[in-house]
Amino acid sequence: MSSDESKRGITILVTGAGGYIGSHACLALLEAGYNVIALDNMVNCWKDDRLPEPESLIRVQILAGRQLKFYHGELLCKPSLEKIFEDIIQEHKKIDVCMHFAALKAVGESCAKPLEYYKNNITGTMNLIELLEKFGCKSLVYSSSATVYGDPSNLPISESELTGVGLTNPYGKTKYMTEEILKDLCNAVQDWGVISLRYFNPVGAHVSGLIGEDPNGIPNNLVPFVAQVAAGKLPKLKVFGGDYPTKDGTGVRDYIHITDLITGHIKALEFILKDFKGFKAYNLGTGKGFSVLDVIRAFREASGKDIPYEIVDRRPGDIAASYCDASLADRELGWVASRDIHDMCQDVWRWQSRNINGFKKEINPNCILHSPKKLELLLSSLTKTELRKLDRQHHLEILDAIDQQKVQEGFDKLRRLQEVVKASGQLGAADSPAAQDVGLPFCGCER
Ligand SMILES: CC(=O)N[C@H]1[C@@H](OP(=O)(O)OP(=O)(O)OC[C@H]2O[C@@H](n3ccc(=O)[nH]c3=O)[C@H](O)[C@@H]2O)O[C@H](CO)[C@@H](O)[C@@H]1O
Repeated sequence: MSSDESKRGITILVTGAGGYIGSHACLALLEAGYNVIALDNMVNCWKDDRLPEPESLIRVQILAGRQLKFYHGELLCKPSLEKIFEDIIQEHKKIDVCMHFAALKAVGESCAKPLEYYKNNITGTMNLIELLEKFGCKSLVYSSSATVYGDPSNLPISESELTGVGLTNPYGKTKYMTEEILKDLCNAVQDWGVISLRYFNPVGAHVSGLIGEDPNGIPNNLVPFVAQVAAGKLPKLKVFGGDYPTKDGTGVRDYIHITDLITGHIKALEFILKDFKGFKAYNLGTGKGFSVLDVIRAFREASGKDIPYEIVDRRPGDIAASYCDASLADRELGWVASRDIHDMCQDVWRWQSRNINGFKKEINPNCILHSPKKLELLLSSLTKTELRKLDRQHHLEILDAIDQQKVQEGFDKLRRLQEVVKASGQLGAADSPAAQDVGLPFCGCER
């Protein structure tokens, strides 16, 4: 039995699966061969009304060439959550490990709506843990944050640094409090195993450019903001503070590529599956600090676009510098980040420039692929060689083009196309539009 086959028997429940980090995790899990149960309340991810799943997860399944099981569910509604658990157990017999990403995460909003944040992030997690325990799963990978260190007294920050001191916002406090709850749980109940991963600054996108971070409204975080300035969606970046005691006066952070971050989750999962019990926290970062001006430079290079900026007052609650000592994860999980700031900016730019409105697509009715008749013609005229040239983006455009009644049929067709292309071993190898190869106009919407 291959290792992929052995993982088919292992079921991972992913909460917050449709979001930025959750969707990348689902992809990596599917690619590694695990069964994936994806749960999301869809508050923070875009969904086409015609389709049952968030767009991010549709793309994940196309990229992986495998399906996951999606549930639209709310951690705060325990009775309906319990029904979902019953359904999962009926189908898969057990949940082996839960990866818990579902949470509200906007720092500013958490100051305005603290109760909403405490309720969602803490009560939601408690409901989840109680049901996991009830249904026989006592293994959890928790999505924590460097924010638990507050304004640290030592750099680089190691896991032995005090947590919970000097936290300036309810969001950060929910991450700290949840870690404390999980520690107490592991102390009290011997067979719980929890790994808490403290993210530094996750950025980047999957190398395909098909999934990435899709913030609601104006981004709060630096890299998505810079990406939208480069794309011409926002006029200029405000650099919060030019007088920090750092190399150029701007804030320094440890940016980590989402793909490396997710590899860290897979390592943590493997560690838990080797029968880890107790509570353990690991930093996930590169260990290197980059200033805001460094990021602007790297993004200019990756995109070839100008990034106008002005230096303004510091943002309340910000710290001068944060970067980690990631050696514990290296020693104990065998994990190190391998992608640099240029990879991060290049991948963000690929995602941003191909998906100007994130997952939400504006369909151009004149596009060949948006006319079911012409689409039919296109599909029937493609030879196997031409099919090989269909890259994943075209699969998605075909999916978009199918009209309401034909969604399922279109999806099936996509899967068949994918099987043929996959069998040829060249999925995504070429960037040339198949429609052009067969002499049909191709609009390249959203590319
Ligand atoms: C105070 C705050 O919001 N902290 C959150 C922020 O961290 P953090 O502040 O580290 O991350 P950001 O991406 O928001 O900011 C990174 C750096 O860019 C600067 N910057 C940011 C945006 C901008 O428009 N202009 C600008 O100059 C910031 O001052 C900082 O120096 O996001 C993390 C998630 O990734 C959260 O876990 C942190 O709790």
